[in-house]
Amino acid sequence: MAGTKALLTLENFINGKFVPCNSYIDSYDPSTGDVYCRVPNSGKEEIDAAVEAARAAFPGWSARSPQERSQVLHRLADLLEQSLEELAQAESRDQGKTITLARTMDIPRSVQNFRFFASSILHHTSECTQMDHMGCLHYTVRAPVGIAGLISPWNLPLYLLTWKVAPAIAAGNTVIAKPSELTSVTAWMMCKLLERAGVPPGVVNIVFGTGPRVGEALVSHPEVPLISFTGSQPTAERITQLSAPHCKKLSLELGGKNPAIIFEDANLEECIPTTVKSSFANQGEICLCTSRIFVQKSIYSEFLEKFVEATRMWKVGIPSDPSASMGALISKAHLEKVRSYIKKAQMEGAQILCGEGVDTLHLPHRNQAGYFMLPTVITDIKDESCCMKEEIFGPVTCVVPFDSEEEVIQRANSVKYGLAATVWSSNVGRIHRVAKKLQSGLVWTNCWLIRELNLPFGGMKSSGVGREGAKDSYEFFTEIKTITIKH
Ligand SMILES: NC(=O)C1=CN([C@@H]2O[C@H](COP(=O)(O)OP(=O)(O)OC[C@H]3O[C@@H](n4cnc5c(N)ncnc54)[C@H](O)[C@@H]3O)[C@@H](O)[C@H]2O)C=CC1
Ligand SMILES: N/C(=C\C=C\C(=O)O)C(=O)O
Repeated sequence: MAGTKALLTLENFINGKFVPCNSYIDSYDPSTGDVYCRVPNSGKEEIDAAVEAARAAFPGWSARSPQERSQVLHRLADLLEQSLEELAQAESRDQGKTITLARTMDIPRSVQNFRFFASSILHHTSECTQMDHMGCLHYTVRAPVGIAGLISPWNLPLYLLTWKVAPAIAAGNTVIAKPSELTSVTAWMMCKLLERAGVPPGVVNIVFGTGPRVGEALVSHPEVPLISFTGSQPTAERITQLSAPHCKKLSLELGGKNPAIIFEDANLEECIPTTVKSSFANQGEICLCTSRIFVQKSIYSEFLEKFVEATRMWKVGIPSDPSASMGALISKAHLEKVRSYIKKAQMEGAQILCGEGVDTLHLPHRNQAGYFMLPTVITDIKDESCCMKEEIFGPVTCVVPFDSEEEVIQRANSVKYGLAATVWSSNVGRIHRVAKKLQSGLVWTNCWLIRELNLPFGGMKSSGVGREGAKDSYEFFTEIKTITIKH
């Protein structure tokens, strides 16, 4: 382990200044298992200071025109883009994802989040209705809510943090963000760019630390009327409990147990590589990843053989290897949790076709203690198995056969989650029918993770409450008022 002096030490960012903390948490490099960074272990005191800064900054920031705020967001996007390589290297080291994914997805999308909301904020209109027989005109106005509390997870650190910060400040709120304690580095790097982008002190405050300590202090603060959260369902429950006495506005973007439904008329040449990607991208650590693959019986054997062959080509490597498709999982505890699901499946009599326990993973000597595992395909598994019901959030996917359209819809819907589904078929009528009946906030047909940021993003059932996207985020981050004028 490196000595304390060599460790990267982060600081909170409050009222436009970096502020040290009196206690720190160790943060690990997932590719080696070594501590390489110290993250502030903040609590109520730091939240109180951030609330004071955000409160003081609110009148000035909210009074600016959307055009002025938009320019600031554009400048921040430009600065992030200029630092793309540095941010990608940091994200890959901190999270364990491949440098290629950080370069081509995480950081470009973070830049796009600011550009997108810088533009969309200029195009909202409000409603007006006439009531001539009463001599009245009614119209609506929107205003920013105030101080927004933003809590983000470790899987897509800067990508999901900026997906919340950008719409919140574009709409005129000030924010207090709490990134995951496991992946705080790129948020801290972004703070270094805020002043140059023209973000006034107190508009964006970032307070680091654990969920139970600083996260709960943020959620419980009476002057933070709104919480936007992405993460697990148990944490969402806790946030809901803490928010209830204050009637806070909540946006909860949670997990999934996402089905891929593959009909016999699917184009397997496109379907197989995309389904490998949808199962294992970012080590399977994306809430949208596929983890239940239903394949129509007539093509089941062919699919399985080709899918396992393609999975074996999905190279696990050290995150800095540009040829790697998959890096390390986020933590030792998470790796153990993911492995425990595979063990449970084996005990239930399922077959592991490739990956964990079947194939050998070769790693350089210095990465032997890293949190790596091979992408794993499970079959001969019952729909009732925990591997088919619970979110594993790792590189594990189950493949099972089905007979009919009606049957597969019922089985796909038979879990508590309802976030994202993919449907593969060349029959347009069938695609429409199935997509409509799936209990899922998002349905991708013959593709995966093609995002249109204008349209609603979010899940049904235990996958969340509320939607994010141009109009939805604007509505969430503003309060609406109806005004009646009698003339
Ligand atoms: N987007 C998603 O769907 C995600 C799902 N997960 C799921 O959750 C599982 C556990 O991962 P975790 O990192 O523990 O997720 P988590 O839900 O505990 O963490 C997400 C964020 O919430 C914060 N948090 C935790 N407890 C809190 C509390 N009591 N009050 C306020 N904030 C709190 C964390 O510090 C982090 O910033 C994963 O294995 C995965 O299944 C995890 C991350 C993202
Ligand atoms: N919320 C998550 C992914 C979102 C992706 C997107 O907005 O494109 C997640 O994995 O938690």
